[in-house]
Amino acid sequence: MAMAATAKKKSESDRFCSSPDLLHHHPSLTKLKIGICQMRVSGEKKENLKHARSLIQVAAKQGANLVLLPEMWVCPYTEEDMAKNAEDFDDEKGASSPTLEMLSEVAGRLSITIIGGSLPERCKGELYNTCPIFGADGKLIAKHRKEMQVHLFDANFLGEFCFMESHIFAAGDKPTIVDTEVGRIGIGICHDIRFPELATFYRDKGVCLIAYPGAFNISTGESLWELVQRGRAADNQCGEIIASCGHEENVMIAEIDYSQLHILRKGLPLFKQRREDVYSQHN
Ligand SMILES: NC(=O)CCC(=O)C(=O)O
Repeated sequence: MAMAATAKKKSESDRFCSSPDLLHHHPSLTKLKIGICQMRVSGEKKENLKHARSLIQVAAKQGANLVLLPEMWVCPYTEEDMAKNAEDFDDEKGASSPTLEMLSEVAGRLSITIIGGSLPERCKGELYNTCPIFGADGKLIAKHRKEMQVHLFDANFLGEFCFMESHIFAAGDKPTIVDTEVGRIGIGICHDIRFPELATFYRDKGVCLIAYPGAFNISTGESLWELVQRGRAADNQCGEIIASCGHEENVMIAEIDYSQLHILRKGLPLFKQRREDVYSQHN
């Protein structure tokens, strides 16, 4: 069983380019359309599911091969709402989830890859902020539980603003890289974008895209959410803004051309110029 799984993994990765500095995607895929759904979230989960499904359909109709939803679109971002609306989709138990069923159905029917923003997940008594990823065949490929260990969003500006995610959620414990029809994708959620180490790790693994579904707080996030996005993009040599949603509900389609990234990274191979020997010597 283990050997069969390894063999499958190898032949799948053989379909992609093999140089660690190149992007991992099928050689015939250079351009793709991404649909970003920015949506208003109501207190009614049923309504949110219906609404998200219609936004995904709009994006697919406009030619999106990959559709992204926001962080915590299933219910409002409060401890009470998240606890009430959490879903258990533990593989071992084969538990069912209305949200995952909807995403799976729409991904398969429209043959699109979906990065399902995030929803509250209940697993073995713990609550997680989890992003499910679906392939164009409708299968759940992976789920990313927010943050690698230390990145839960804890902010306490005494008396003025306090939000402690670690009091609500358990932290995830691994990065998430998925090989999809539209290339290799690294996943982070919102606050994860502040940590360049995660993005660099993904870049080292040859991801073509890093997706960060987000729901930033105005208090801590507004002054920097664009800045950190540009920072992570510049670190990883994809600095140009090609589309922006603004503040309203919106379905935005943007075309990505991987061949531009190949040219840029070949011409200016920053990752080969890194001096790990210098950084580690002065620890
Ligand atoms: N949902 C979040 O991770 C919020 C993060 C945030 O607002 C920040 O400033 O970081």
